Amino acid sequence: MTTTLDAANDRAQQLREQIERARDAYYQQDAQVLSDAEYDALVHELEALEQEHAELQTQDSPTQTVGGGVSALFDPVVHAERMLSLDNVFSIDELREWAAKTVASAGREGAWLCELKIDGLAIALRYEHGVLVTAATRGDGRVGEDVTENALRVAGIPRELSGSGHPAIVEVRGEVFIPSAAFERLNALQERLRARQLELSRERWAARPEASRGPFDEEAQLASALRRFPAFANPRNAASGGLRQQLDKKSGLEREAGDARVAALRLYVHGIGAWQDPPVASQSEVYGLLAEWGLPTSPYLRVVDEVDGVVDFVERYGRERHSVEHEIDGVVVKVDELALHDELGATSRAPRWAIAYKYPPEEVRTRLLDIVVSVGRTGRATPFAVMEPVRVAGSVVRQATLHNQDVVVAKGVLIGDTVVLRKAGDVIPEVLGPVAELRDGSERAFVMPTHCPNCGTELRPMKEGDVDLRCPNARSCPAQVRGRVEHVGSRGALDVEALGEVTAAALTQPEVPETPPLDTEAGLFELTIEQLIPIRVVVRDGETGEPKRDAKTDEIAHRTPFQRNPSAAERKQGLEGPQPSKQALTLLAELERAKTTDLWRQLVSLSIRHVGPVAARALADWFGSLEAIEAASREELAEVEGVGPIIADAVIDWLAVDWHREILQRWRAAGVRFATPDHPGPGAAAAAGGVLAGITVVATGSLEGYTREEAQEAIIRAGGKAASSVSKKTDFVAAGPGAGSKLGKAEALGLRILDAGEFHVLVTEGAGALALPEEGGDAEASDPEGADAAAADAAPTTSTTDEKDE
Ligand SMILES: NC(=O)c1ccc[n+]([C@@H]2O[C@H](COP(=O)([O-])OP(=O)(O)OC[C@H]3O[C@@H](n4cnc5c(N)ncnc54)[C@H](O)[C@@H]3O)[C@@H](O)[C@H]2O)c1
Ligand SMILES: [Zn+2]
Repeated sequence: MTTTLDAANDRAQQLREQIERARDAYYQQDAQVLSDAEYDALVHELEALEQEHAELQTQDSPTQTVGGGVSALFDPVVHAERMLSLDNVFSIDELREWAAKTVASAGREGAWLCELKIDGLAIALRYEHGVLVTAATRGDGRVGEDVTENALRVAGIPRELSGSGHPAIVEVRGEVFIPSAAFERLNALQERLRARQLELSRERWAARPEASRGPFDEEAQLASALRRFPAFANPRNAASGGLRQQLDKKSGLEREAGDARVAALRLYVHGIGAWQDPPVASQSEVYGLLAEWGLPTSPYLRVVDEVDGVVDFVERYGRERHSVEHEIDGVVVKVDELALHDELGATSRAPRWAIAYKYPPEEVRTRLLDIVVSVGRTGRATPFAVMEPVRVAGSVVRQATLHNQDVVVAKGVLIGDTVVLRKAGDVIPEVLGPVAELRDGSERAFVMPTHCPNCGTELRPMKEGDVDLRCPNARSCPAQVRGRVEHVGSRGALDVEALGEVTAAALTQPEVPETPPLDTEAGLFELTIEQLIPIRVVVRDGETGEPKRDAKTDEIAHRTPFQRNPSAAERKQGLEGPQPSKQALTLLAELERAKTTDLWRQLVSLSIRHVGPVAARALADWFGSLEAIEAASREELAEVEGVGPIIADAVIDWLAVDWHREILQRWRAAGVRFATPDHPGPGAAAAAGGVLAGITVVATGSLEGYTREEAQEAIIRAGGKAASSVSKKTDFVAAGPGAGSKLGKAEALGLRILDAGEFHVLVTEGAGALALPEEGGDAEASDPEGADAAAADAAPTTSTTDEKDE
């Protein structure tokens, strides 16, 4: 028993020290040596230990105190009433438990006040007879730091309250924060200031006599600029540092930065301290009164009677977290009735009448192992961060793009840094910035390579002044060729399933044979089984791209994706040597099919700038063949709806390049059709008016055989108008499963409703080809399942697909 207690005591001691260190950095230096989640976990562990071993409880434990102290840089301010922290819950269950416990202690039910938990820092504003006398930080809860001077410059902190009849003393509490948009601007300003500082030091260096100066040390100067104008990791730290700075001691660029930081601060009030007999009975009414006095209250408040309402609020802002103008880290739930605040009281660190529900973190920390440059299909050289894998917002993240060298500099990250990584919901992961306080001097700066890492060609901007660098060796750069070959197979292009990233790499960068089967995409349709079978590739790690090693021999692992050994039965029949794998046969079969696929797909597969599926469809529909496109002038191309001058130029430019012409010539020779059969010639279909000329159709729900876009395109291609809402002007409504209010409206207006099969008839043959509506069709329409079954009968899916494949 004693040993466990000893062990627990040691651990508690360790935790307290870690927590105090983190608190000191957080509240005094506006820095974070731990992430919030790491910090919360330590506090929770300590709480659990103290609960298990009552002997370990001490009054000065961080579980019993309010974090924060008073820096010697500021005068102390004694709060008339203590400023407390909040207790936390991390799940809906814990939240309900807290609410039940609170109702039980209160002895009666009452309304709950829901608020957003603003991620900023607490401030106490003391007004005497309506005039601000001090503004103070929370400090340790009893004594805070005097920040009146800066507070008076914060928009929304009135020097004098409006209205009349103010109490002799009132303490107003609130959160000072920096809105997300202002935070972005602030970081952009820091970046500009860094650049100006660098410029200044260069000027100073240049002014020195040449004999006495060494070379300009760009790296050291950049590091110094980064120290003076760091990229802020998050709005909370930026806000805290902004309020707690000594502006009058700053000058020059630093003063400019400091002023901007104060100007970015905002306030929302969220409570009261000392106030004798407030003339209202609830916290929500308090806000009403404070608002009348000219103090800013949050617009995101809700009073609910039931815990279910609280849960709704929590869930809603869990989803809409990023539609709020400021960062939030949770929801604060308060008992609305003021009388109950007194009755329920507080612990040494938090009131019992309020709780903070904390959302799961969207920001985590990890180590930046390297910054690697990758060259894509279009030659763009993009630096990206390679990180120690870390779980954030529901997925494991290892890599994040850094866009270009300017972004790397702007983020101020060094290789080896601990970095803050953010992934908000479905959003792409982003490196926010370094945790500079954790540097140990071993970090190094990223230098953008001057030459393509894949082919050694000198990188350069496409146009003068472009930030992005590109590898100009479009024809032969292995990374670009591989990217283009992969693009040919992609869904929006030829949709060759057997031609993905790995196969594209095998065809363009195999280990064996030495000369790859493809040195550009020109040879794609000339591939033969004999060429494929011997291909051998190095097996690479899907994430790092590093070659994998055989577990037993430690040799680099290889694969021959296009061959297999003959089976015993085959061998008996005299077959010897490697046989083509299924992958090889599928690839060739799919390529064969692609030769006569839709013209627009073939156009997309050529990797012409700006020519994606939309532009390609417009071109294919209008011209009907690649030949006609080649014959068209710039003006003729630009005239086509959905094309325009930029795309026209891109097409003309692409066609002028000799190795592009070689692609066309070899693909054609191999049998690629590049034409829509029976197309009546450029512009003819549109000019003649399609089968749906003058007819308006609304497509809703999922129509078998069509995606939403395909259905709209089918209407437009047939010369009709694809409308998005149902009105009296609508001629037909095509409705499938999932059709919502539009179907109801169509029925109400008595419009002709079509199922998927009828829709197909409509867009291919016109309204005249539709069977007359059935008598008693009402019954069918009100029975959607029956209607679906009928639709399936009327339009066997095969007939639709057959036609599409042709
Ligand atoms: N990363 C670190 O190293 C580190 C160190 C210390 C603290 N922290 C962070 O700070 C937290 C603890 O700090 P704390 O004691 O200030 O508690 P807290 O931030 O969890 O909650 C209390 C504070 O919430 C603020 N608040 C925001 N909106 C509010 C609203 N609508 N109503 C009432 N209050 C509102 C108030 O300023 C109040 O003081 C930790 O959970 C952690 O997230 C992190
Ligand atoms: Zn290259």
